[in-house]
Amino acid sequence: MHDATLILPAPAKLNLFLHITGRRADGYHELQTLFQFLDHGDTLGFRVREDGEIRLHGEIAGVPHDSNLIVRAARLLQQASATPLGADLWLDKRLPMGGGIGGGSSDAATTLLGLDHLWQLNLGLDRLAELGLRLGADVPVFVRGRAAFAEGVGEHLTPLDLDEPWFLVAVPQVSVSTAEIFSAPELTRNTPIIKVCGLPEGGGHNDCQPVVEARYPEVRNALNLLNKFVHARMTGTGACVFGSFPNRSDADKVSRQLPATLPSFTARGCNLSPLHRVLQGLTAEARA
Ligand SMILES: C[C@@](CO)(OP(=O)(O)O)[C@H](O)COP(=O)(O)OP(=O)(O)OC[C@H]1O[C@@H](n2ccc(N)nc2=O)[C@H](O)[C@@H]1O
Ligand SMILES: Nc1ncnc2c1ncn2[C@@H]1O[C@H](COP(=O)(O)OP(=O)(O)O)[C@@H](O)[C@H]1O
Repeated sequence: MHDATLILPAPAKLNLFLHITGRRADGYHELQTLFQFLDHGDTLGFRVREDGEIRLHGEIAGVPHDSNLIVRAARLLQQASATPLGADLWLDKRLPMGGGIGGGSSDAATTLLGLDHLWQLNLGLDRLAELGLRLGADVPVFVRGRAAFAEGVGEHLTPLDLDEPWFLVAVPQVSVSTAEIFSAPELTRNTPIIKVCGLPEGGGHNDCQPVVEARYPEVRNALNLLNKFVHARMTGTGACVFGSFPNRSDADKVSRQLPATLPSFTARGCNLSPLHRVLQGLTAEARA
């Protein structure tokens, strides 16, 4: 990481609610979901290479180099822009994998934006979001960097200004496969469609939660534990569960009362992604 010339955050997200409203002919599910970012996440380092190679240093266990979404995002951007440049990349992984807090998708989005900046491509957010969608349904919201109501498979985004509470996120020690939950026969796929002006009071619900709770006792236990203190919900297809608090100390207090078997972290909800806050700073510096 110390050889990097650019260091950027890859924040987590929460799905404050997740409604499944239908299923497309290709098997993908139509969703309505509310995304907000957290000021907690992975960190990526970047350095341009003149030889065109893409090299990620420090692999994550279980994810081969060439399958890592960081490497795939870098190669996709290389192809799309026909740049002769490459990059060395470093990843400081803090986000649990398969946690429903979007770590892989956020790493991919930070890679697209970081390399667009370093390679001086100026492709623009629309094009980068379109490339991001090829890597995963959650990548576009991280590319655009605004809390949003999302529809379709997650690519139709309406940016929103939401309250920015503190969240306690508990991390059950299990990885939930998104594909497994979406293919579950018992998953309900008929929540009525809502309008962005009619967002549910009190937070809405997550259609994946009952499926995951029934299949993963670790998630069920985490919800039971957190529900003793706050209205607990699951994010994405799990495994992480969360509750919101008006301030940090209330969130920290509950975090300290959870058993050691259930790790957790506290973080502020953000309507502007921490990644975009840093990029805006770089643009302002370049103008000055
Ligand atoms: C459910 C959500 C909500 O934020 O979150 P996560 O729990 O994964 O973070 C996402 O839409 C997930 O997005 P992402 O994790 O990028 O999923 P992808 O890699 O695109 O898809 C993984 C698999 O899940 C199924 N899938 C995914 C999205 C969707 N709208 N319908 C689906 O049926 C497909 O079988 C697909 O092969
Ligand atoms: N850079 C990456 N970080 C995390 N996971 C990655 C990455 N690249 C590829 N993956 C794969 O994507 C899967 C989903 O990861 P992640 O985005 O963290 O979970 P979720 O979609 O549940 O939030 C992982 O289990 C892993 O196999």
